[in-house]
Amino acid sequence: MANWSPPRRTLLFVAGTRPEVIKLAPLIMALEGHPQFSCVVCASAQHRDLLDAAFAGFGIVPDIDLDIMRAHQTPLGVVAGVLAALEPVLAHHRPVALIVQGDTATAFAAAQAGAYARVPVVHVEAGLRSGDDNEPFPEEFHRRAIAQFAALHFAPTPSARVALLAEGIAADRIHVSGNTGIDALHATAAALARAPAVTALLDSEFAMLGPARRLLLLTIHRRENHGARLASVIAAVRLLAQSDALDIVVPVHPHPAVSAAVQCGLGGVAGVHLVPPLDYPAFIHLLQRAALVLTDSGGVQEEAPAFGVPVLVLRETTERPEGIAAGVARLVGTDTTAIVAGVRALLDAAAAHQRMARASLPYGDGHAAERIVAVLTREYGGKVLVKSASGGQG
Ligand SMILES: CC(=O)N[C@H]1[C@@H](OP(=O)(O)OP(=O)(O)OC[C@H]2O[C@@H](n3ccc(=O)[nH]c3=O)[C@H](O)[C@@H]2O)O[C@H](CO)[C@@H](O)[C@@H]1O
Repeated sequence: MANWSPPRRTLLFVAGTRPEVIKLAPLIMALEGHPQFSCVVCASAQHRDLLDAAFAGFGIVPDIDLDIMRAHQTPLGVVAGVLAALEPVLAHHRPVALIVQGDTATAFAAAQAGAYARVPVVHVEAGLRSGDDNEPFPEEFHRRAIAQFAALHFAPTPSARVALLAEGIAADRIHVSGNTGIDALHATAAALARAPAVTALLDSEFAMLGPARRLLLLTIHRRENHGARLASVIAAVRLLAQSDALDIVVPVHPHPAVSAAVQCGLGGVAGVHLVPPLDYPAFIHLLQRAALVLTDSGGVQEEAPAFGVPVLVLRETTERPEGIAAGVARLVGTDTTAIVAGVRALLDAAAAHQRMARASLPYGDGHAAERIVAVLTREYGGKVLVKSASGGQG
């Protein structure tokens, strides 16, 4: 009996998109070799290519692939696909908890599937609220719904905790952990700092960027910005590109509504560099070099302040008010004139730029995963059997 140890309990992770992988990877890696848990990682493949690249970047090979992505898919199609495909997975693995992250259709459907199977649902990045169901749609609705299914809520910030309390979630079910995305950011930035050969290679891939020109990094993909708003942002970029002092890099999101409009409106414009979606370390490297970021991404709003890079948010509202309160991010919306004025106000006035370019960590300190592991161990780890002096189990 001396060498007997209880079977490890299964934690089932479900992820469908690039940002879910980036934000779950620190947790999956922190659980590696855990004495009480074994992790089963399930890819829904809501976004096939971006998901595969993100998993590969962290060296994670999913145990299960639901492969649900279809041409012209809708959020409802994704939800239906994940719901149907997860039922046998849950029955087979009988996890002690199902872990989802954020607000995607995959997270929403997986949380619902877990609730039906009576498996406790753990929500990482809980409590983010814009307060507007249309911005972002359907993510805001997913966030609120997942909170109803979840047994345990990891809020990245105190204000996310307050939002959950206001919706009636019991205080003892909420833990403020910090955002695991900041864990991934720290680990990646540290790895880049230790690998000058890698950063030199990345710099050679961006050799078109002039050392004397300032770098403006733009990402845009939100569903509610498709169409007229995207056209308005593109018009602003064309105006900004007239400055010789600026390089504008745009990793183009593969969604057809984005890539077609961006290629058509910005392809061949001098000073604008359209590139495919970047590997996470390459994106982080570029972010560190940027003078300014224009984005409608959630994750990028969290990451840029860590490097003291000011962020102009291409939205009317955000579920991430902490950066704005800290003075390192500003809502600029999608109006052409407002974007151009916002960028020029920062790039043409050193003092204004400096005021926003203070490195700050409003979203986490890089230790979120270890806090989450501690709570998961307490909640779902079961009894720890301690060896007695005689070699038996106490
Ligand atoms: C506005 C909104 O509702 N956003 C949600 C969306 O993510 P979000 O809006 O963050 O999704 P993005 O696709 O912008 O992904 C951002 C992440 O991708 C990285 N990156 C970006 C560009 C690139 O070329 N290469 C690259 O690696 C960034 O460093 C960042 O870590 O789903 C996330 C996961 O549930 C949620 O946390 C967000 O709340």
